[in-house]
Amino acid sequence: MSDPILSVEGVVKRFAGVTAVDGAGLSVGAGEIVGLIGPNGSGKSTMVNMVTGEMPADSGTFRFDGRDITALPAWRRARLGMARSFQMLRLFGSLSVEDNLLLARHISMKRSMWESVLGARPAREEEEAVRARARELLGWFDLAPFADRKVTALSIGQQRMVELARGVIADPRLFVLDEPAAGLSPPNVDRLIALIRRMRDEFGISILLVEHDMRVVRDLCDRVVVLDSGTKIAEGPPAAVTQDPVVVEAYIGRGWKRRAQA
Ligand SMILES: Nc1ncnc2c1ncn2[C@@H]1O[C@H](COP(=O)(O)OP(=O)(O)OP(=O)(O)O)[C@@H](O)[C@H]1O
Repeated sequence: MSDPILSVEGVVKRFAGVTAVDGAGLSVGAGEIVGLIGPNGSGKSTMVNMVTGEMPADSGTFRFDGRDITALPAWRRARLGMARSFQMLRLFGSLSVEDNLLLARHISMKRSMWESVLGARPAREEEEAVRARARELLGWFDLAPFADRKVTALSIGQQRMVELARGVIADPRLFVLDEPAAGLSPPNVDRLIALIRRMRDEFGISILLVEHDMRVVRDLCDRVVVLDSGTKIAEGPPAAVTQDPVVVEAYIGRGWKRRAQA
């Protein structure tokens, strides 16, 4: 088997009085979709924030594509090919949908934000190629009719698609998705599942997915890692893991049944 694209070992993160992540690790193979699940407060967000470099770990090792990235800040991990989406969307609301994509691409290509927004200095051919790619992706994500609309004029479901398109335009090797199904209607969850699978199949993007919606986890993930109190308590195919008594026990009283049936 080839080396994993992401490999995380022995990670510890303490906040005052709380050990949020307590020696957990995980890996994502090339082309794999891995789910990170666990009850509320089990350390999932803290873990992904350390994977993307937004938060430093107290200890542990992070390797990306065979390279030790433990000491690298978020922007350098992004340039190596790591993208992420946020549960609370972080789009530029006053910009158009297309400009959000152009900006994301320019940032990933090392241009300054102001050059990108004001259109100063970028080489014309490069600018046109980026614009063509943005239009292509807007079509791919069914966003073409909204290209010139301000992001804030879109529904939450459409804004989530913009967030995904914005990640994909940077050509990531790994896309970390933080609760992409949050707030979506069931038909939009179906579309999301299909699109994430296509992102992997057509663009070869490996995916680490934090998700509470068990339907998304079951339908999409090749493998699931379960955290509880900052430790890994189970790992394996979604069908087996969600039946594991240790996992069920961890969730009892914390909404497991409601989520498992969703
Ligand atoms: N910045 C912080 N300061 C102090 N404690 C924190 C901080 N961030 C997280 N924690 C604590 O760390 C633990 C893990 O939190 P985390 O948000 O990573 O869990 P989670 O699994 O993502 O939860 P949820 O499913 O509710 O999003 C919790 O006890 C939380 O209160």
